[in-house]
Amino acid sequence: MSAAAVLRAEGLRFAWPGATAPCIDIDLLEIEAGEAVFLHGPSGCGKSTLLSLLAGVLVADAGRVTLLGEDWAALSGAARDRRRVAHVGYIFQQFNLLPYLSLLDNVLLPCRFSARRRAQAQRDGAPARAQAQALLERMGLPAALWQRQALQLSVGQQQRVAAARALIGHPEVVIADEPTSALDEDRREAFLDVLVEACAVNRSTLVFVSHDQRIAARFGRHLLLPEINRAGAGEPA
Ligand SMILES: Nc1ncnc2c1ncn2[C@@H]1O[C@H](COP(=O)(O)OP(=O)(O)OP(=O)(O)O)[C@@H](O)[C@H]1O
Repeated sequence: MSAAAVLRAEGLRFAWPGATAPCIDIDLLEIEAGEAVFLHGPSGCGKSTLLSLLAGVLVADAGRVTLLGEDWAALSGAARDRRRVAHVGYIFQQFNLLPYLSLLDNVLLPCRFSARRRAQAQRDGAPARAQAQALLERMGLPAALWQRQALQLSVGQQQRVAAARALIGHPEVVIADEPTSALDEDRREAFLDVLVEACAVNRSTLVFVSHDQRIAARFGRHLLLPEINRAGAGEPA
């Protein structure tokens, strides 16, 4: 076992309720501190499901999934939620912004729910709000937008708010589920510059799902899910 594994799945099996076959069946997957992982594979092969298992949103039917050495299955649902917000920034496929909160307050949510994220967002002496503003600016979202409700944003703007929220307070793990799907080429490159660089500077582990092979070269490690997933191997693309 790797001492440095931040995320580790061993003997992991998961089937969706009612499914006749498992969706995920992985012998061993270890992801280490600071790795930037590009997770890809055909639509429906289980990429989002695997992300949810790594982040403790879903719990394995069999096997162990650990974050920083702790098994998600040992925790209650509420304890998993607390641990996730403390250690994981998650950019969901549907963003999961709170629609009536402002952009700024959406970005600050992890700091509201986690003292650890709040302390890390304040670590340079400035209030967490200053880090939220800096992240929004780096994501190309100017101050004129910060007090707008999230529901008033375009899809591409929402993606960038979700990324700023994932990065605030330097979590050990950043998980991104197709975060560039609504961005044009310039925005996509700028978005990736910020996300990949912020993770490298903070030594955050980045697990990034995308179909877009044009961006694969930015990531140090490529994982083709059907190759490691016995459940998905051989399925049609
Ligand atoms: N909530 C759910 N309930 C039941 N089955 C689900 C659920 N979510 C996903 N599945 C099934 O699990 C399989 C894997 O889905 P998943 O979303 O993980 O794939 P994916 O590789 O992320 O796909 P895509 O690239 O299209 O986003 C699919 O067959 C899907 O129908």
